Amino acid sequence: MQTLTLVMGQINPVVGDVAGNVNRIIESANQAKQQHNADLVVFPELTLSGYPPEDLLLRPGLLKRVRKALSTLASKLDNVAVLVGHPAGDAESGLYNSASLIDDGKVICTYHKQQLPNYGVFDEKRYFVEGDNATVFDFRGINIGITICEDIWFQEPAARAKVAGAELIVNLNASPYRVGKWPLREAEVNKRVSETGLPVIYVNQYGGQDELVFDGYSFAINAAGEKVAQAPALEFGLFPVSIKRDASGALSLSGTLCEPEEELSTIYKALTLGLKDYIEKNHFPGVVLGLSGGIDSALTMALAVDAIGAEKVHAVMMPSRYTSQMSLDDAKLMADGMGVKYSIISIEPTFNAFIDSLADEFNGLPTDTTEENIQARCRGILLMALSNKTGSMVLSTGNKSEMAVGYSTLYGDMAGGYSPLKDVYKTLVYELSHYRNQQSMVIPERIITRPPSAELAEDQLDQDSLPDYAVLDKILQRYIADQRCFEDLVDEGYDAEMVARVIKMVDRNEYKRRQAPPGIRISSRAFGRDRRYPITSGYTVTSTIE
Ligand SMILES: Nc1ncnc2c1ncn2[C@@H]1O[C@H](COP(=O)(O)OP(=O)(O)OC[C@H]2O[C@@H]([n+]3cccc(C(=O)O)c3)[C@H](O)[C@@H]2O)[C@@H](O)[C@H]1O
Ligand SMILES: Nc1ncnc2c1ncn2[C@@H]1O[C@H](COP(=O)(O)OP(=O)(O)OP(=O)(O)O)[C@@H](O)[C@H]1O
Ligand SMILES: NC(=O)CC[C@H](N)C(=O)O
Repeated sequence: MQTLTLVMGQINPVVGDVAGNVNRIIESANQAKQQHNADLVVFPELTLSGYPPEDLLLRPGLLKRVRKALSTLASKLDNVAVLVGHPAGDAESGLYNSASLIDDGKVICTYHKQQLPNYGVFDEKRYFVEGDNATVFDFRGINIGITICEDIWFQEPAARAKVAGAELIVNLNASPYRVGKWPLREAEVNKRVSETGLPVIYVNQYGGQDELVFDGYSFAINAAGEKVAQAPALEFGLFPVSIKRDASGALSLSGTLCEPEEELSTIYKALTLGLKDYIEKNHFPGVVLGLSGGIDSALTMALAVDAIGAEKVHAVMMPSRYTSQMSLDDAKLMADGMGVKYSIISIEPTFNAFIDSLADEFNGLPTDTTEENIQARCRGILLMALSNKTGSMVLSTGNKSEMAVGYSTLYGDMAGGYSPLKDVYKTLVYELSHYRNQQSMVIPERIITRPPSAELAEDQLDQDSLPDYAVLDKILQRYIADQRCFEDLVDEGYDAEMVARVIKMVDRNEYKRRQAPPGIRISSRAFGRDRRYPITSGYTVTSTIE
């Protein structure tokens, strides 16, 4: 009776850092050998280049480094076999999204991905050509078929591997997280298991890469469709799956099943990891943000402290004549409570200097949002100055509801390098704040209960300019994620005038989003790679064809 230990290498590759990824693979493979007596360690899709490498793939230099890396791995890994993902070939002869088995000091075989995703955040057809063959290798007497990520979402690649003699399918993934993704993945894998009668081992990377966050959550399903191994989400780990051939010749798989976490906890963890990796992979010493006593900056600060530690976070309260005592008190309470460096810089002198400079030009004109925006821009300038001087990156605090309708100031509160809440609707901002306080009380209760206000004018409330967030977010979800049109939303019972107004605001503010910092994608359609609308567009909510 044969037994094989396959280890799911849930690692966090860095895009473009081929040498670093080689070290990550070697370290993890040796650790898997020591801790689990691994025979084979399976790593994620495009392990060597990281995912998605985007136009780095157009650089011959990257491909040269990857070829060198494969021979380095072969020469350095002498007691454990690995299956690693990498780009193969070149632009002239065809570039493939591939995976190679390295065993006994050499590359034994290479598989080319057959299904290339080209929708949503993926654009693999820009770089790769499709493979058209199964690759099945005999590993210590067990025939293993290779598939890569999108392959498992289609019938053909697994079916071909079965025809080529596979008894087990391994699937190397770079599958980004979004709310509701887990059941979809499992359902697809289960379809392949029932179509082929073969067990599937699904290995995913974890970690943040610009606007994507990968959740890992690797798993294994046996030939009967039962989940036998489940790795935790959003963290590193080497997870063994033991594969035995029984007396009848069938394979049985066993491993450890971790309990799934609550959705809010997973979202919070995904945001923290995405933020941490953006900061650390871009080598920032810390972050600086405007802390206003409002809920968006409060949640952003909590995420930043949880991501990189209080000592690397600097909160700046920048009061104006419209800032309430409540805001001043709550911001300080929160900053002190979380132990972050806290500064107070009044924007009154800067604001007055701008108003004085513009006095002649503005003579006789009424006060309007111009003055509101100048306040937001004073804050942006001060934060960017602190960033320039200290090297810390500015966190932008806008949420998805605001980004959708353009309720933010260009070069003002939109200033910054990264925007953790960019894909988080305001209603979810509240839920996440409650969730975080349940773990330990960090956001003063009043910040959560007070009505949202930009405090850019006397007695100003967000709800004076915008529909109630509970309604707004539902309309936005239907219009943005679900692509429903004006008529659909009216049929669903929303007030026609309100829907038209919201849609107009969303459409009109594409230009702002195009200039916004990147942020972590947690939904099925985030602003960014997922949603590419023209700025200049004659397509309006009311236009009809006669
Ligand atoms: N298609 C287009 N392509 C390129 N640029 C375009 C454009 N359309 C307008 N513009 C330009 O954009 C400018 C308008 O944008 P901008 O200057 O940002 O200002 P605007 O959108 O007019 O006003 C900002 C709004 O956000 C609110 N706000 C500000 C700050 C914080 C918060 C909060 O609660 O978090 C809310 C504020 O109360 C106000 O209602 C125009 O002056 C025009 O030059
Ligand atoms: N007084 C202030 N001091 C420091 N930063 C501020 C101040 N007012 C606004 N900002 C910055 O500008 C951002 C946008 O302001 P805004 O007041 O709309 O958001 P918020 O206070 O975080 O949340 P809310 O929308 O619930 O009021 C804030 O998140 C904060 O980063
Ligand atoms: N890298 C890929 O092929 C990812 C595509 C896949 N459908 C996923 O997100 O899980």
